[in-house]
Amino acid sequence: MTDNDKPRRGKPSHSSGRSFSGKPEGRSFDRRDRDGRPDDRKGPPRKGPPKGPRPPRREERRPEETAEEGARRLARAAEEKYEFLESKMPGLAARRAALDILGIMRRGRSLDEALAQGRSFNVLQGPDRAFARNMISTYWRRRGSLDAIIGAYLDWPLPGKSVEVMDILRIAATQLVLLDTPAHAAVATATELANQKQETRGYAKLVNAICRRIAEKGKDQLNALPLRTDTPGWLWRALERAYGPAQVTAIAEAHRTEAPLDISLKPDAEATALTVLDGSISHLPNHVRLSAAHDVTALPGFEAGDWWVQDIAASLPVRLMGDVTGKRVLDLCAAPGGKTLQLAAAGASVTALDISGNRLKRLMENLERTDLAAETVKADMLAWEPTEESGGAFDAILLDAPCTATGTVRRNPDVAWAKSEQDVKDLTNLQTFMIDRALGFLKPGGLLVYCVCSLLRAEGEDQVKAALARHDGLSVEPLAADALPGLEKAIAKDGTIRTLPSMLATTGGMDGFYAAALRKPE
Ligand SMILES: C[S@@+](CC[C@H](N)C(=O)[O-])C[C@H]1O[C@@H](n2cnc3c(N)ncnc32)[C@H](O)[C@@H]1O
Repeated sequence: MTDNDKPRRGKPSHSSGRSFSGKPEGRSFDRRDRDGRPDDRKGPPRKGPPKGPRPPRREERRPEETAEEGARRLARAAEEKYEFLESKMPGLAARRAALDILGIMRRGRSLDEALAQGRSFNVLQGPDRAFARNMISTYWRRRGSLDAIIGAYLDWPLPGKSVEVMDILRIAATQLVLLDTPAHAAVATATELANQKQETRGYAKLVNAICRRIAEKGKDQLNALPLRTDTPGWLWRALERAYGPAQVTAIAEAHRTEAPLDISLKPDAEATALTVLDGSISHLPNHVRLSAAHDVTALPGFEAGDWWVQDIAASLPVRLMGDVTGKRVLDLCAAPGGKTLQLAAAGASVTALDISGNRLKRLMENLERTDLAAETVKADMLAWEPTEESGGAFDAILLDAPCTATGTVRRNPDVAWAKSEQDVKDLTNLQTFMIDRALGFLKPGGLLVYCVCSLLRAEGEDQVKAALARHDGLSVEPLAADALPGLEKAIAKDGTIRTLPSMLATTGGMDGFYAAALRKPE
């Protein structure tokens, strides 16, 4: 690209006249990751120590109203804003919602959390809602490429206070390059969004010019970028070390596609209606795979609680536990409860423990819908102890430890960008403590299944190797090589499970998981 290809930006109307190619204002925005890509996910770096919890926004401060009244008022305001935006330009509200989600995520929230919190998103219905969601998840899936495409048109960093300009460009580039949105609609809505706020108004012309360039050349730029652009450098290197160049390529390709809808069936339930739906596939007993396009709550058997949504890979750790009928099983780090449901449906007497009250609430709702039973405990497993009155040590334990979740990138495309090598270190330390503690809750001769939805060996294979070295007599209880027909590749030589997103590629892949069954000595 020559300099002449790059649109020139006029001075913003609110500028004090200072040159924008000068450093100070731009620096806070120009944080780059190890691969030189703009890394502004968490916004400008803080100066000094964190200032504590964010004070309520002005519109939220109404001491005289109850929380419910406040929520109703804010929902009404979001609806009015929707009407206003749509009257200005059809389709503007969906783009505004996508922009708001990126803003919430910049404050450190995950995509799922931001979608749950975003008022302007939650006011959207039907196709508008699906479109906003698609813009956001497609952006995160192809973040590296889209930021590189935009970066080619910016000679100098945008100032930190105009951080939303970059997000407007991201939403527009996603539509122009990947979603086949008509160029005039993507360009006009981006320009209008920039015009709506004082902080971004001065950049409206720049936004318009860059969007028109991306409409013209963005697809060629995209095709010229290597596959690895959409994987953070630290993760690519770790995967290449673990699985080799061919496999890391296959994983990155799998990460570009949306995951199918995997369902776990209650063994005794009338779930046949699902298995005869068009395009349904079953890879294992009690498993059905459908396309992601289905509305989950409208599928047969949802109301009756005959099944629950669970990636096929996430269903494997419980399959490692063998026959649990009548056994006392402790499900550690249990919420929102996919594995609790599997254990309860298989006839175990389950205690499900989690530190998060909100997530446990979802677990209880899942138990209620499926009419399954488990004792629930809200506690930090690093401080909790089973009491003699409640039955003492357990026959079997499942530990689904907190991890980088790098195995779930197809479903949560933001996780790869939200995590760092420091997170890996912190999480592996925590997992080590958790394994040792879990072994203390287990009867002699009992089984501990340790699992993580991570692609990183540090959180899986290495973690178990270290546990075997720390605990005399602890051994791997190997899964038979033919225990998972059709998924033989997922069973490692030592009888542990390692799945990769590139497995089952012809029907939509699977999450990356590691699981090992460890037998405690008598
Ligand atoms: C990978 S998720 C569990 C998923 C769950 N097993 C399932 O199948 O639906 C990890 C869980 O660990 C919980 N957690 C994190 N630290 C914990 C702790 N110290 N004690 C108990 N639970 C913890 C989190 O709240 C989170 O729900």
